Amino acid sequence: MNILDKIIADKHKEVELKKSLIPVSQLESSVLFEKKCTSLAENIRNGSGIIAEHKRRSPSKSVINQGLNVQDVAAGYEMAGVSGISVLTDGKYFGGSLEDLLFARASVNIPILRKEFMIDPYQVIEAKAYGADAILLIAAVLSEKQLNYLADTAKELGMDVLLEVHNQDELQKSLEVKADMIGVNNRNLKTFEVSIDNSKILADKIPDRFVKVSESGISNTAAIADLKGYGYQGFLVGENFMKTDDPGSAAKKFITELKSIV
Ligand SMILES: O=C(O)c1ccccc1NCC(=O)[C@H](O)[C@H](O)COP(=O)(O)O
Repeated sequence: MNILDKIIADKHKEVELKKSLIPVSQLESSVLFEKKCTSLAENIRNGSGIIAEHKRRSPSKSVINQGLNVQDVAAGYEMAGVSGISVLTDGKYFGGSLEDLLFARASVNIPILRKEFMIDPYQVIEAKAYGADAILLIAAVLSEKQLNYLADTAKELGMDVLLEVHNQDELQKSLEVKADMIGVNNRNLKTFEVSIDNSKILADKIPDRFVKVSESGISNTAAIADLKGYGYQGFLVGENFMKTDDPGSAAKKFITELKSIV
């Protein structure tokens, strides 16, 4: 079993438990469930394009930064001028939680992506109830039917969908899904190998109706200038900001430098 298989096996157990404890009707009665979402895709098109991630730890890097307050991180990112914030809500492998999403929501007005291993529409409803504007779907772990069903659920709730692929087969089964953004993950989630070239290889196979997002392993502005040449407008950056004492300041410096070179 690779790490992705383990995460998904655990996720099935977690979601079944949650469904038995908190009914959908309770999620739907959340005040945030009524909140109108802000489009992450639109913000990417009209802004810096940076989606900055709140990421305490990960299977590939172990601990990145456990000592920060999610509200401070989110507020710092917003001040820095990012287009959106990605909040990891998986507890076991990333040290995140739905409370992180809630606290981030309370701190900022810009779009928030719930970064989670989505396998069930229950989690999409949960994302909306905790204030997310967008969800992530990972093609590597979902069938075409599941992708369609989960994306349709998100769209019905007014959320944007970032559909993540790592190779051409995953991209192929994603093309008819009602996603707003296609994200190419530069990290192979089974081996953890990272290569920005992955985004370059898949770039011209992604139709223009999708906002193109490059994800993972982005550690300098030159990489972004390069990826923009391949049509990418969105850039998901986690560790590069989170490994510092002040991720908001790191993002601000990064965006200022980016503006001076592109
Ligand atoms: O980051 C990991 O180790 C990882 C392992 C298994 C599944 C998913 C994983 N990461 C999720 C992500 O996609 C990244 O957190 C995100 O793209 C930011 O990446 P980075 O800038 O390299 O922190």
